Amino acid sequence: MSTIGRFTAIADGLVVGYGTTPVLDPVDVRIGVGVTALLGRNGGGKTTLMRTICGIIPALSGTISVLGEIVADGAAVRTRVGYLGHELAVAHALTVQQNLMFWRDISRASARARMRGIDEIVAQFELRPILHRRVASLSRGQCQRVELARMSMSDPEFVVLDEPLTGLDPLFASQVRSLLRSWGETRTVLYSTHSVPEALALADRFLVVRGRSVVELGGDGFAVSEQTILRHLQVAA
Ligand SMILES: Nc1ncnc2c1ncn2[C@@H]1O[C@H](COP(=O)(O)OP(=O)(O)OP(=O)(O)O)[C@@H](O)[C@H]1O
Repeated sequence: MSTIGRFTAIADGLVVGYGTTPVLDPVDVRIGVGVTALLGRNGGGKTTLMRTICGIIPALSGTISVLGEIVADGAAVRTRVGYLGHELAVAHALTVQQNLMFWRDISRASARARMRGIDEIVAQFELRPILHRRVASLSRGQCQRVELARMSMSDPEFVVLDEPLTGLDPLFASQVRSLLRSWGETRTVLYSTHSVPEALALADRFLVVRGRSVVELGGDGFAVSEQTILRHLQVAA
């Protein structure tokens, strides 16, 4: 895995936002292998920051590098980064199986060395009972499973997930927590959540949107408490 030093993502004076309007003050953060939780108030800028890190939306100014590549429009890192957002990347009109075949084909076309087989993914995400159903007919939690399966197929080195545990039943949520932990052993996992206890149980490090700033907590040997995170969240934008 290529990194700059021990960091897999480096934001330098990164300004995220829409049009000409910044959502946050310039962001300077370093992220490494492991699980990093991103927390913030509603509308605080988490999704905007994660989408910019992946190159889905452009930075207004400053730079973000991921896995040693400068992310501009995302092309440099597209095949190495997995993003799970609020909107479905899978096609509603296709069945689960058709979607998985489609993602396998486009990932193969991008000549990735690592690709996981559909059977393995179907078993891991317990998709057999819904394999031939159109995505449009699935529940929110079932769609989330298909999205996670789709993302896992290309075995990304850098994984960014926007509230991945929302809407999942307790059993599947527990499996996804295990998945994030195991990814975090060798990969970079950045995920957003509104659950502070869950973040404390799962993550090694924390990015907290404090007003218009993003502060880094943890990773310095000092334990991070729920109170500390809540105190940062109370700062008004
Ligand atoms: N496409 C867009 N165009 C303009 N402004 C947007 C757009 N999407 C989001 N915003 C604004 O950017 C700000 C940050 O939104 P964002 O979705 O990043 O917050 P969030 O922290 O992910 O929120 P939540 O926890 O509610 O999901 C909000 O003020 C929002 O209204």
